This record gives sequence, structure tokens and C-alpha cells, in this order.
Amino acid sequence: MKNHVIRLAEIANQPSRRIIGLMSGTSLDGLDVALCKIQGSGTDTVLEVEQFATVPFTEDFRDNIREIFAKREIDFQHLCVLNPLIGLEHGRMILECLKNWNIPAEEIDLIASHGQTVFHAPKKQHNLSGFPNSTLQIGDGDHISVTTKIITLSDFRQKHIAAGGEGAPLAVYGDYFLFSQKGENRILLNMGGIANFTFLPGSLDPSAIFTTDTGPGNTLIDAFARQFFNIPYDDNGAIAASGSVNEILLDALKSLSFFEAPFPKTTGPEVFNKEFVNNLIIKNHLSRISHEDILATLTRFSADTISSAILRMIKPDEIYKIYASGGGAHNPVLMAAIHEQLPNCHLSLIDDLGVSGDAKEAVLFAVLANETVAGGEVAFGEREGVPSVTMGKISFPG
Ligand SMILES: Nc1ncnc2c1ncn2[C@@H]1O[C@H](COP(=O)(O)OP(=O)(O)OP(=O)(O)O)[C@@H](O)[C@H]1O
Ligand SMILES: CC(=O)N[C@H]1[C@@H]2OC[C@@H](O2)[C@@H](O)[C@@H]1O[C@H](C)C(=O)O
Repeated sequence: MKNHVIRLAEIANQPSRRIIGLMSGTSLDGLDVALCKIQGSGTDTVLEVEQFATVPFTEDFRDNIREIFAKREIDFQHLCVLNPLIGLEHGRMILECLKNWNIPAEEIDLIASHGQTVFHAPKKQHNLSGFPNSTLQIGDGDHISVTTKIITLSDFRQKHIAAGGEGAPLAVYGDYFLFSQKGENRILLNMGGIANFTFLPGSLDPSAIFTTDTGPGNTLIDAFARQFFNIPYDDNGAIAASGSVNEILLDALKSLSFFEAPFPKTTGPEVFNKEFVNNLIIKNHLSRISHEDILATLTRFSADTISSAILRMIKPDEIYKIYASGGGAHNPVLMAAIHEQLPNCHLSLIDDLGVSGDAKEAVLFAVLANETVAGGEVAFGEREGVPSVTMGKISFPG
């Protein structure tokens, strides 16, 4: 047997594994790097987040991604050269983190890399007859593995699609393993560029677990904060708080058919982008609306669509606790608007359950890699959106 296969089997048999989880989301703010110590697997998973950092992208790196990000028409050569470049850059960022943490690379068992989503096109969105659900993450895993000399699992979403899912949300797997609690109905709400939630029933019945994207989290707010105010995001929702919600624009935004479609569903900035909003502004003769009012309206749009998705799912006679994570949990205007519409739900932060909300998605990929290498059967039952599969492709450094 080849040495690297022997090494992988040894890692699988260890009582615990040190796994670096990586996430680079739709906000393009930076690479989230979570060093996790993971013991056991499945619902017996015991997690310790040893270190966490977000390595910010340079403006140049971000612009390079934006050139192809969520666009229907691109320079194909640029996509081709970005795939290895992102892998190399992510590898370099990991080595930088390890140096800062004073941890030698030899002490790390695995890397679990999400990569950079550049396009997401489920069937319900592309509507092309005969074509499957599809999603594309780049940042090649072999380049990460060779750069760091650490066995790397990457490209987790393809298997999910191959097994019948839309490639997202994958958070449901980690959420179920790490955060299920007997007797408490939990809703784990993540607000990144796009928002999604996982419902974890207090009964612990895996067949009742539910997950879906809800629509925009911060992606539209960020896009217009950048365009109007030349800032990466509306810090603490200050600009939105200084404006007023425009009800005509809000109604027009909410009339998109995506919101009527049944659960589970996924989406991305391919749908929720500046053109989508600008077209509605023109169509509804709202060109005099102030920049502050646009940000106030977009913030309320995210809050309303998140809340109404949750309301569609919860039963009026049961009690639910919502645990928020992702960058949107730092926006008090967004959080207050959600709370206002869900008065019967207790709203707090995932940090209360012992994992930082900023680290949660990177941790998820470490948990998924742990399952693939050392897990048992994943028993979610066979139903739409949550296939029972292990995910990720394995790259060896040698
Ligand atoms: N203090 C803050 N005030 C307002 N918004 C904030 C604050 N901090 C972070 N954010 C928002 O959170 C965003 C980053 O969120 P996050 O890192 O969770 O997204 P992501 O992981 O890139 O996206 P996705 O989960 O959709 O892939 C920022 O772009 C910004 O919009
Ligand atoms: C295709 C893609 O990258 N989707 C992301 C995105 O960001 C949030 C939301 O849209 C979610 O569905 C998913 O990420 C998280 C990590 C998930 O799969 O659970």
C-alpha cells in the first residue's frame, strides 16, 4: 500500500484528528481558517476549535475573483488561471496562520477546503431541460495539499448534487452532529452573503431535520454599500438606520418567484445582485429614492424574507430558539428587524452554544472531512435536500 494511503488510514483510526476547515464565502471578505480538534464522528462528534482567523483578501485578489464571480459571461482563460491560483493562495494563507499560531504543519492531519463558489445554478434556477443541478467551486485541492504538505479534502458540493441535492446548504450535517439538543427546537440561522437555516427538532428525529436557503443575507447590502458609499459593508447597519424603508421597492423585491417556491431551495448572487434591484427601481419609477433608503429597504428585505421562511416552517404551538451566525449577526438593524417579526422565538447567537458565529462555516467543513475519513453511516433518511452521503475529494501531497 502507498505510504499516503497508510497515513490516511492511520488518521482515520486516531482517537482524534486536527483538521483545518476553510471557508471563503460569497461576501469575498477573506478566507476563514478554523483549526479544529475533532473526536468521534456523527452525533458523537466532540469539537474543540483550537484556533480561528479570517485572512483578509487583498483588493487585487478580490477583484480577480469578481471578474468571473456569479457572471453568466466570463473570460474562460481567467477562470482557468484562477482555479490553481486560489488553491495556491489558500495554501499560503494556511501556512501563514500556522506560523502565527506557532504550530508546525506536520501536526495537522487534514485540511478541509470549501473553495470559492464562482457560480451556483440549481435546476430551479437555470430551468434548462435535461441539465442537472450544478454548482462550481474553484481553488484546486491538489495545489493546497502540495503547498502545505497536508492531505486535503476539497470540492464537497459535487457529491451532494450527485446524490440528489442542490449542493447546498451543507451546514445541516455539521449542525445536526454538533448542535442537536433533546427537548429544544433549534433554528440555526446563518447570515452570510446568502442566508440559510437548519431546523433541529427537539425530538432529535433525523427525518424531521430541515434546511434551506432563504434568499439574501448581506449580499445586496454589501453591493450597494460599495457602490454608493465606497465601503465594503454597512457597519453596524448605521446607514440603513439613517434611512427609511421604501414599501413600494420592498414589495417589488419580495414578489420574486423564488420566495413562493417550495422548500428546500438554494440561491446565490447569480439571482440577488445589483441588476435585480436596479431593474425594479426603474420599473417602479423610484429613481429619486435616496441611497440611505435603498440600504434601509435592502436590510428589511433580508430580514423579512428570512423571517417569513422561518414562519412558514414553525408550528404556532411550539417554542423555538434561534441561534444566529455569519456576518449578518453583527448587524443590529437586521437582527432587530428579524426579532420584531418572530416575537415568539428566542433569538440569540450561536456563540452561546460554544462556537463563534464567524467560525461556524469553516468548522462545518472540518466536520464534513472528519465524517468522510473517520465517520460511519450518515442516516438522514432519503428525502429532498439532505442526501445521506459523505463528501469531498482527497488530494495527497506526495
Ligand atoms: N459589524 C458589522 N455590521 C454589519 N454587517 C457586518 C458586520 N460584520 C460583518 N458584516 C456583514 O457580514 C458579511 C460577511 O459575512 P460572512 O463572512 O458570514 O459571509 P460569507 O461567509 O462570505 O457568505 P456566505 O455564507 O453566503 O458564503 C460582510 O460582508 C458584511 O456584510
Ligand atoms: C453554493 C454556495 O456556495 N452556497 C453557500 C452560500 O453561502 C450561504 C448559502 O449560500 C449556503 O447555501 C452555502 O454555504 C453554506 C456553507 C452551506 O452550504 O451550508
